[in-house]
Amino acid sequence: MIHGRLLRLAGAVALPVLLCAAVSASLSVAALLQAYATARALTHLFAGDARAAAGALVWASSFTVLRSALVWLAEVTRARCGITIRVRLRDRLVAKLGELGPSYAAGARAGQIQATLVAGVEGLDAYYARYLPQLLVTLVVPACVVGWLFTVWAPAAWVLGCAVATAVIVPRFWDATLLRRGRSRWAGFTRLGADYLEAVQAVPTLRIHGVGGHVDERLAGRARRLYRSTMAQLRASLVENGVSALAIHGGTAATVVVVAAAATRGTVGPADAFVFLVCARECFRPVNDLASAWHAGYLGLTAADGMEELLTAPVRVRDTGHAGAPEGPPEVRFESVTYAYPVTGTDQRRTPRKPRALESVSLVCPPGSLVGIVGPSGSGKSSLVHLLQRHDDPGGGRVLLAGRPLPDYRLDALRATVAVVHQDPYLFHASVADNIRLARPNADDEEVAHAARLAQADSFIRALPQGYDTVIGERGSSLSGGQAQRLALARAFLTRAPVLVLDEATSHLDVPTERAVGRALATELAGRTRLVVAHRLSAVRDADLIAVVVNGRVRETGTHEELMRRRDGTYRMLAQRQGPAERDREVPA
Ligand SMILES: Nc1ncnc2c1ncn2[C@@H]1O[C@H](COP(=O)(O)OP(=O)(O)OP(=O)(O)O)[C@@H](O)[C@H]1O
Repeated sequence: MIHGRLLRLAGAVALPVLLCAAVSASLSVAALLQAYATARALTHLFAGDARAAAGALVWASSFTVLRSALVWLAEVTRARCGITIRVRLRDRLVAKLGELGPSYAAGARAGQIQATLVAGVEGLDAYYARYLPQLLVTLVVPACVVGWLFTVWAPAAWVLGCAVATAVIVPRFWDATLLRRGRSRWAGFTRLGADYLEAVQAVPTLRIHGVGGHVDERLAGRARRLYRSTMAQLRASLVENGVSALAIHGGTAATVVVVAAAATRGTVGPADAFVFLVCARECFRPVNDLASAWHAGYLGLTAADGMEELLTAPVRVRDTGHAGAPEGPPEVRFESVTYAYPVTGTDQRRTPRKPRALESVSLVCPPGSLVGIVGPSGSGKSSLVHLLQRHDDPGGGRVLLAGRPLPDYRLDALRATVAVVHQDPYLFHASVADNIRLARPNADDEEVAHAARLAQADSFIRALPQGYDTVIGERGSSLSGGQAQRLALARAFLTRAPVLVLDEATSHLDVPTERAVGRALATELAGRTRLVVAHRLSAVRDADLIAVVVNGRVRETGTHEELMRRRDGTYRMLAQRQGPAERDREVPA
């Protein structure tokens, strides 16, 4: 019921939790005062004192009104605190995801992360806004009331105290079972969510291979398993509910019997008997409310594992640097860089040794130069970009920007310095203009259009139904691969980042368009340090320096002409292989 990690996390939402607890406690106190005033009214009536009874009834009515107002206040406070709690928790989780970077997201399933962020946080809202405040009230209010009742008549107070303790403690024996089943249900729920998300994203692939039916069956199987684990959890929950209700009603009945018997024998007076009878009910009210808050809140408890995993995942790159963005186009330097991707999860058992993506790579890109990086697939080209963006730090050697090692820079300064366009850029469900403006939201229309012209995107954008205002769908679903790449290029060109990196960013373009982008890169964007990673040598032919990467090492460097002159060079071999293919791709202007 009290999860250590969730309690620590409650530090982030301590004030809303305490506010909810304060309102719930006031509600309990108002209920007790109302009960006490009612007991006094009954006592006076029993004694035949109508005036005093009327006075007590006025008090009871006032407390009833106060209680109704507090019920309303408690609901509003819980709803408001719930929103604050959800926002703070989500901010914290999203900030952590940002710190973890793409390496973590690549190793995890998007659907599971989404379930943790959406359903898990929704569940925790009830845990923090209802359950924890109610737990505080349950620990304090009945104890105080029973303590006071000891001063009225100890034997009945003993019975009531034992009954309340039983109602709080006995259902706890089911907590472990409930939590175990809840966790297994949550794991099934997140797996199913991840499977559905994957299936929706993979519809075209599933259709092509005609395996939609097979995936349907797998999803149906998972849904059946989730149904079974939900029912198992429900059964445990009903047993716990039953035990809790039995203890509450049995305790109330036992107190009534003891007090009634004592009143009949004349051991207690009618005034004390009434006090006991109405207070017994109010003692059990917080326990009853705790039981319902527990059922609302423990969904979040079962989601705590996913959050814990996310929040405790080690951050590979810490933002400890102090340097701001460098002035002017900087030099980019890789000094004896060695790098292996972290091996995660099940892969860890299968691959205890980390294979190296880069092995002692040294490469200097002078300030304002255009450097091409080519090589076979899987040779390590994108890994250089990965390290330049500081998604991770190299195992050996250093990456330097303007003569400073990357860890010296603040991460925001580094991100503002290096703009990267990947092969499959992410485009948002927004207008073309908003997608281009992503990194410079205050750029004016002419700047956006200029960036689009440099990226050879302006003419196709103007041909769209609403031109720059056309909404392009999630992941640019209404665009071709080449059009999406050109929008992403325009987005990067629009930034003022002094380092531009194109990682296979023109691979979907035909050769004339790729050349036009190359010309813009060589002329209009010449004031920046530019790195172009490509398979096709045509994309880097005009570079000031070309580095050929093979098996994680820089095999040769030089200009196109110098490299072509090397008889047995890798570059020349790649050029010979690609030559006819590249000519075939060319489209007459
Ligand atoms: N996220 C990752 N986790 C683990 N290994 C990775 C990851 N990304 C790349 N690798 C591995 O690192 C090596 C170099 O990959 P990299 O992407 O740098 O090659 P590349 O030259 O850019 O390939 P391509 O031209 O096909 O894009 C490959 O063996 C690849 O399997």
